[in-house]
This record gives sequence, structure tokens and C-alpha cells, in this order.
Amino acid sequence: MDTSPTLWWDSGKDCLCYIEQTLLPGEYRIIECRSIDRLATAIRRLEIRGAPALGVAGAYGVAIATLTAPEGPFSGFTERVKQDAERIRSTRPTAINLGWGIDRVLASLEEARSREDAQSIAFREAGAIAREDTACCHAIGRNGGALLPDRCTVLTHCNAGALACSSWGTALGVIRSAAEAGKDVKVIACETRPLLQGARLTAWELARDGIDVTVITDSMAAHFMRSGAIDAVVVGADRITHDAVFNKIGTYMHAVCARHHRIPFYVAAPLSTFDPEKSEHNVEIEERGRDEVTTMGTRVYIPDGAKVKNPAFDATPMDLVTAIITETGVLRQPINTRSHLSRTTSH
Ligand SMILES: CSC[C@@H](O)[C@@H](O)C(=O)COP(=O)(O)O
Repeated sequence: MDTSPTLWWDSGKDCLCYIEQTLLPGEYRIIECRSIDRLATAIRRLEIRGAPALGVAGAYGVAIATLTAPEGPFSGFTERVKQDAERIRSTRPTAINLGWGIDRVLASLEEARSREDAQSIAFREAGAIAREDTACCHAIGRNGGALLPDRCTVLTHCNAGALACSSWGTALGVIRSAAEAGKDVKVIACETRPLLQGARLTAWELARDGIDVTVITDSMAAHFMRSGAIDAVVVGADRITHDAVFNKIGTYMHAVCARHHRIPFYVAAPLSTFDPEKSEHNVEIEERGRDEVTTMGTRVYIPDGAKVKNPAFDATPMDLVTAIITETGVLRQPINTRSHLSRTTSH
């Protein structure tokens, strides 16, 4: 199975390399990024996307800022790095991992005593975040893979795969690990309007790995659940508050349908996606541009006179979630994210 990374620091070329996800599946292109401006654009355009990958990107963003900050006294240097960090943070508000990766590298810089010091600390921390993410995905895969029956069809939404992480994936990590353990897992990938991360990215990843994948439009999911074609739903998450799971728009609809049809609804996410002190109503849902809904390719499908809404994420209330699969274990109902975090981590 494919284990190549989605984004990585190339120390020979001194740049952040990443797979440009808006071009897939038609074109596989690696972009070399050396500036905060370019990174901010890449995140806004979803060239890099998916919560854990955004955590890694945010971390490398701070590291890039330590390279590009203008010469001057060290106190001014730190301030400038923080300003660049805020520019990266503001690109996408819902996925908590972006700010988490940024804050982890910023915190590590507190021990830096010089510019050179800050650079080596920042790159060390960003590299650690990327490696830990891969390890988390494999642990999530093992924990979640064990929950799936030996023969099953799993519905997933958006792309919570290798492309959304350092590698391997969260929801797709569960599927990959189950397949690797010898289970016969088939996948139904919802296309995920408006930007088709399911059709373009999930289908691309799974087909490359030889995992049986069928793409459906989002509106077909209830029909297939009712007909008995789906044994489990497994999705990723952008933020998990104490009372809800935020994920790509359309996830809530699958959770409601899964409950109605008594199909388990699993969320696979690392602890870095948890935000247990917040509630559903304190989270900003990213509203994206009109063009993403009105246009497909070059063709406009919606008249100028019609209004459009484009929230990128929705919230699924916790009581609709069968279990959350993390790197440190599986949380079942009654799901208490706060106590799981404090029990399984040192902070
Ligand atoms: C492991 S990725 C989890 C989520 O980030 C994923 O499901 C998702 O909603 C991504 O949205 P996107 O807008 O493509 O960044």
C-alpha cells in the first residue's frame, strides 16, 4: 500500500514539498513552497487540505517564517514569526489541527536564544509533528480496523486519507489497516460536493492501493443504507468539541441516516483534533466562495440571480456517534472527550 508522504521538508532544496491536491486525479504534481504567502494560498485553495495535514503545514509554516523573517534584533524576529503564524492560522478557521501545529512550534521557540537556534528548533518540532501524525494514523488504523467485520462495505465521506494527513490516513487508515489484516473491505465513497474530495481523492487513493471503491453522489447514501449495502460509516473530523464532531459538509446527513438504519457511525481522528473545552456553538464554520457551488469546470450551473450558501463543514451531535477511534483507544457512548484526553495524555 502507498506510504509516501503528502508533504515534507526537502532540506536539499530548502522548501516544503507537497502534492497539489486540486489537480488530482488528472495530474500528480509536487509543488515547492518557500514563502508564507505561497503557503497561505495553498491552504486557502485546498492544495493542502485535511485536518492533520493542515497541522503539519501550519508547523512548517512557522518554520518557514523563521527562515524568511527580516534581519534585525532577536525580539523583533520573534514578533515577525508570530505575525506570519497568524496569517497562516487565519486561512481556515474550522480545522483545529492548523492552529495546534502552529502553536506547538511557536511554544517550542520559547527556548530559542538566536535566529539560528529558532530555525533548528522549529524544523525539529515540525518534523516531529509530521512523524507523530503518521504514527497516530497507524495506531488509529489498528484500533479502528479491529472494529470492522471480516467482510464489509464501508461508506466514507470527503477524504480522510493519506492526502489529508502526513500519510496513511484516519478514516482511510482504518480501512487500509483492516485490508492489511486480511479483511475483505469494500468502500463506498461519497463524491462530496462541492469540491469532490471523495470522488477525486478518496477514490484515487483507494484505487491505487487496490481496495475496491465505488463512488456515489452524496444524495445516494440514504438509498444504499436502506437497501442494506452499507455495514458501517467511517469518517474523519476537523474538530471534536465536547458535544459534536465537525467534519466536511454532508457528514451530519450520513450520521442521521446511519442512526435511522442502525448502522454504526465511526469517527476516526487523532487527539490533536479534540477541542473538549469548546461546545458546538463556539466553533466558526468556514464559509467558502460562491464559485465553488455555481461552477463545475468552466460551466456555470446556477443563475446570477440566485443566492448561494457554501458552509464547508457541519456539526454532528455526539449522541449520533457510535464511537470515536483515536490513537490511544476507542471512545464509546457515553463519549466523554475531556476525560479521554486527560486519561490518555500527560497534559
Ligand atoms: C483526516 S482528514 C479529516 C477532515 O479534515 C476531512 O474529513 C475534511 O473534512 C477535510 O475537509 P477539507 O475542506 O477538504 O480540508
